Amino acid sequence: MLASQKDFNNAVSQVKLLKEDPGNEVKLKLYALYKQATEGPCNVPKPGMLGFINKTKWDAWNALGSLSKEAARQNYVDLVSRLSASSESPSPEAPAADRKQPESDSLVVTSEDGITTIRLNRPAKKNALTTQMYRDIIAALQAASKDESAITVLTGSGDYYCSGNDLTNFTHLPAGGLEEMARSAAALLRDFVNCFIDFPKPLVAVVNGPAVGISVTILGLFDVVYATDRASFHTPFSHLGQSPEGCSSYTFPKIMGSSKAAEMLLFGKKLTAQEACAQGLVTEVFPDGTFQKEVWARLKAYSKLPPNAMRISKQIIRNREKEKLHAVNAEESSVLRERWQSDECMNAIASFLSRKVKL
Ligand SMILES: CCCCC/C=C/C(=O)SCCNC(=O)CCNC(=O)[C@H](O)C(C)(C)COP(=O)(O)OP(=O)(O)OC[C@H]1O[C@@H](n2cnc3c(N)ncnc32)[C@H](O)[C@@H]1OP(=O)(O)O
Repeated sequence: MLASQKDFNNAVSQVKLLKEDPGNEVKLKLYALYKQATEGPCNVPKPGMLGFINKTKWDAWNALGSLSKEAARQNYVDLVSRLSASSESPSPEAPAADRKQPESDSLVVTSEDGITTIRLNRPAKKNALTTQMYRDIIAALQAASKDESAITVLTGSGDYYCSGNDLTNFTHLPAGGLEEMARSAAALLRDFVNCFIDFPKPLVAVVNGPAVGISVTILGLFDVVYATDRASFHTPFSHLGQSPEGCSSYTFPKIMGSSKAAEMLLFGKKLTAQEACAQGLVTEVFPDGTFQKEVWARLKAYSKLPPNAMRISKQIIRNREKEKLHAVNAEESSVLRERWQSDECMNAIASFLSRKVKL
């Protein structure tokens, strides 16, 4: 479900309470989304050259094209929520030693040689993502976006990269029951994926083994994906009674074409590392024996490149897609919220938990 009018009104009030000025670019974006959400697509005449400020505002509004009022309202609410969170986070440029450590040791964050590494560290459970790990990854990405490192890496400990969402997350029912669980999981999913969409520095996945579910879908939001030849890429959403997330319903068809994407996202076809590379999801595959050595040597060299140039180049490559990606993320999260309450999904999870099925 997209943000309600009430969520939107709250966000409009929240903007006035921001502790830090978000800067002109963001204010312009807020203005454009507000106009789109309240009046719909821009159909007023373009101001003349002399009204420079009005023309800039008109351009920003007009750039939203035919984005629906509902999607604009959602994007506005998401943007305000990110601004509120970052204005409450610790001071920028916090050196690595002062970085707030994750709540649990299932995530290890280190910073060295210009590279911040976020390592999934739950090898006995194939690095399945607990609710706390999603929160810790969000915090780690927010910190990495402001630290002094040039590049950020996500990788895993042990033989797996990540087995996706921890299916036991679904067994911790809150007081509000299944509906409340689905609502809060959808909100967490949206915040989690938004952090990848907005991440401002080069983001690299070092895929050290098989990858499942959300750890595969978000790869479309990374800048570079290096994989060992032992890796595989599996999105068994239909098997689980679920639907795609991580913006993969948009990025996968773009990356590999709609029929290859459908084989993965509808039928759960598992790709080898070589296949994923041939289809553009993976940048390069390395022999497992030399994977770590070769990849880290390369990343260390890249991390010495001028960081501002890399950030700006990433902005040019990614920025025009951001509004679209936020809208896709909102829609996918809302569809999943319904799916998680379906019998198909409940049966599939019960089946995994009772060990009847292995994907
Ligand atoms: C809030 C945001 C939601 C975002 C929505 C995300 C969706 C997804 O990510 S969908 C994908 C979910 N993942 C799966 O369906 C994978 C389930 N796991 C498996 O099929 C298998 O465990 C395997 C293929 C990943 C590995 O098989 P195998 O090598 O035989 O190893 P084990 O099954 O013995 O696993 C060891 C240990 O780890 C536990 N485990 C592995 N993955 C998960 C998981 N995703 N969730 C919970 N637990 C997992 C497994 O149960 C074993 O535990 P023990 O039996 O206690 O040793």
